[in-house]
Formats: sequence, structure tokens, C-alpha cells
Amino acid sequence: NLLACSQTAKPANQQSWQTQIQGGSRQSPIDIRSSESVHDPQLTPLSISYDPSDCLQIWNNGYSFLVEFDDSKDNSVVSGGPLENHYKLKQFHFHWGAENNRGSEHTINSLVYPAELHLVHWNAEKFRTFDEAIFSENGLAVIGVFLKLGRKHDGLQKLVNALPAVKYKDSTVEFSNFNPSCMIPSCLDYWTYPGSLTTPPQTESVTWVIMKKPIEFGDDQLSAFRSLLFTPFGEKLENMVDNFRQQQPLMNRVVRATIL
Ligand SMILES: NS(=O)(=O)c1ccc(C(=O)NCc2cccc(F)c2F)cc1
Ligand SMILES: [Zn+2]
Repeated sequence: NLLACSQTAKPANQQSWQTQIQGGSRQSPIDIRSSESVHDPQLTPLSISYDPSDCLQIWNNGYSFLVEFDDSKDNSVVSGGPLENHYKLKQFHFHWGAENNRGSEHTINSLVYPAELHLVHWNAEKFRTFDEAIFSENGLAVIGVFLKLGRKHDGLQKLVNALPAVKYKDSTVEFSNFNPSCMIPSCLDYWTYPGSLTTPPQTESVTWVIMKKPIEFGDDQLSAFRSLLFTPFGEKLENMVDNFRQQQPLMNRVVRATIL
């Protein structure tokens, strides 16, 4: 008939107001409902090994601050768990809120954490560069670690002390000999699901590994994150806060959980 059907079928839990990329079916972040996750006995522990000498610099890219690694060698890698290949660490960054009641991108049974760490790795067995992997199925593996407020995190302080040098968008500072292993929880239990980048271009190339246990850090350390700026030197000061994306519909995905 001439009248186009206005009521196209939408996946049951897709909300019209969700900022869905065109036809996105596996967007991130999501709310992880632990009761709906599937315990998968085949999920082995993650094998994570980082070389602090691969650490190069910190860069304020106007979304977050990235600690970037030399991915020309094979020293800082993650494998095992849900990953078919070994993935090289490219950078890590954080997402946080203006206030303590928001900040993380993923949530656990709707529980929000004040910040979330993302360790971004790319599949160096299947692709030649990070830029190629970012646009490819199984191209990236991002380890997410929740941060909760409590005791000061001694390992993080070296990073916090460098932040004033990258206050403005597009500033960078040399940063070396930092081992990101200090930010991995001692409990290696995790959830895993197929998803996307949480910032543009939101490509659906990410195997997400979300650690079940948070790490702790101090109020002053979170304040240092919040004193960064979205804006370049000379422009209106806009504090870098609330740099997290809204949760996206699960659609037909299953979140798997370890039983370690
Ligand atoms: N928050 S997250 O962990 O999901 C995430 C991880 C990495 C990137 C990224 O590298 N973007 C820059 C970038 C680099 C190369 C090519 C790109 F298209 C691109 F967006 C964005 C989001
Ligand atoms: Zn991120």
C-alpha cells in the first residue's frame, strides 16, 4: 500500500531516544545485569603482561587523557579469556563524572561508579595497525576497571602528578616507566560481551572485558582528573567532566561471566 508503515518493528528493548549509530546492534556501554549473565566454564583467566618501558606519553585529546604505549614490540599484551589472539596495549584512559554519583560508562545492576578505566588493546595477530583494527571485527579488546572512592591509590599518584602538564586539549607530556598492572584488581573475575567504542566513530569492533571488582582511589586523585580541561589553551575554560556515554540497549547479546 502507498502508506509507508510508520510502526517499523523495533527490537523490544530499543528505546527510540537512544543515540543509536545507524543500524548499530552491538553498542557500548551497557548496564550489566549479573542475574542475566551466563557463567561460562570455558572462560579461562586473562593473561595480562605489561612492560613499563613501553610507556611513552600522556595526551589530552579533548575527550579524556590517554597514556600511550609503544605498540611496535610485543611486550605489553593481553590474551586468554574470551580472546582468540593476543592483543597489544595501545593506550589507557578514564571516564569520570562532575560529581561522585556518576562517571562510569558501564554499570552493574544500574550501580554507577565515579570513574572507569579503559585499557585499549588491538589484535596484532590479525591486523597490521591499530587504525585498521579499530574498524574490524575482533579488532580491539578493551579491559574496563571500575574505580571507587576510598584509600589513595599509590600507583596512580605518579600519573596524577603529571596531569597539570596536560591540562589543556592537545597538550602532551613525556611519561615513562609506568606499569598499568598496578591498576588491575587482584581478583581476575570478569564479564565479557561484544560491543563498540563508546566515542565516535563507535565502531563495533570491541571485545569488552569488564573486571568484576573495582580498584580504590582517593578524592584528591579524582579532583585532579576533574581539573583537566576539554578546551585548548586560550579558550573558555571547560572542566573535563562527565565524559561518559549513556548505556545502550543490549539487543540480542549475551554477557558471559567467569567462575574463577
Ligand atoms: N572509550 S573506548 O575504550 O571505547 C575507546 C577506545 C579507543 C578510542 C580511539 O582510539 N579513538 C581514536 C581513533 C583512533 C584511530 C581511528 C579512529 F577512528 C579513532 F576514533 C575511542 C574510544
Ligand atoms: Zn573509554
